[in-house]
Amino acid sequence: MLSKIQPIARVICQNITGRFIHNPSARRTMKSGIRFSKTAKELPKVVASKDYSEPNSSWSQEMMKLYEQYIEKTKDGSWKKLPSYNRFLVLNEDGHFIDKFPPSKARLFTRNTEEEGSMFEYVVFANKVEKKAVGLFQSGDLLEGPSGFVHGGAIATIVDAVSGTLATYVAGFVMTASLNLDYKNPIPLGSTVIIECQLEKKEERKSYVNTRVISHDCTKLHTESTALFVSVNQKNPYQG
Ligand SMILES: CCCCCCCCCCCCCC(=O)SCCNC(=O)CCNC(=O)[C@H](O)C(C)(C)COP(=O)(O)OP(=O)(O)OC[C@H]1O[C@@H](n2cnc3c(N)ncnc32)[C@H](O)[C@@H]1OP(=O)(O)O
Repeated sequence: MLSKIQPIARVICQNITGRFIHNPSARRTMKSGIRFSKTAKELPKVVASKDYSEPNSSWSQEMMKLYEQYIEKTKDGSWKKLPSYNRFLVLNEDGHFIDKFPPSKARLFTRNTEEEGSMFEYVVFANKVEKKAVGLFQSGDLLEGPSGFVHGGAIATIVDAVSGTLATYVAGFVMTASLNLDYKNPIPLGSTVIIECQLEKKEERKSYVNTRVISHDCTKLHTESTALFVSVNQKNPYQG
């Protein structure tokens, strides 16, 4: 399957730290993917192969219904379902590392468990022309804050992940520079919500994204957010 990946470099998941970005020698080598391929190591298959945003048996009827609606929208090419892996590493066409991160236990925060349904179940669809993304999110029991409701930090995490995915999709690799949230109504634990993100404007390296989290039936506004993402020197994982 990996041999079919186009184009040559494929980013399967990402977790670039501030340490890496601010390390001058790392920053220099980051510009040349070719050099890294000489010391490539094989990535464990468990990391390379699984798209965590595919439906699983924990998904509720509401989640499945919304998923199918958005899959329908992908059929004319206007919307795209974006894959979601549990690390953020650059691979070449043979499935080998082309950056300096070795295999490790590190996992993307939102994809750090194999137990389906216990934490963040989500899938992101994006529309490049309209500069929009929609995340469908079902919260698991391990995300509880106030009894019976989702923890505010977990809401911030999923808003950051979905709005950051949109920024990455339109602007290439980004870091979150600021994230502001207004919690309007609590999210019942286990419920499915829709995370609607819109790129408000892009000024050179800065991408501003506005987000609304609404209930699956669109009757309740749960959270509003504004975020600023700053582009840093990396490839766009969605464009190779
Ligand atoms: C298949 C692949 C799947 C991929 C999935 C992808 C999922 C992704 C999901 C990811 C989700 C999770 C993601 C995460 O969790 S990212 C982790 C959390 N974020 C961080 O740790 C970021 C830490 N900060 C930094 O690294 C740097 O400060 C950055 C990189 C942000 C900018 O430092 P840099 O030295 O590079 O640039 P600069 O300082 O010249 O600034 C540049 C411009 O920006 C403006 N500015 C900066 N900060 C702010 C601010 N706070 N408010 C307003 N403005 C601000 C600044 O004035 C300037 O504007 P201008 O003077 O040019 O006009």
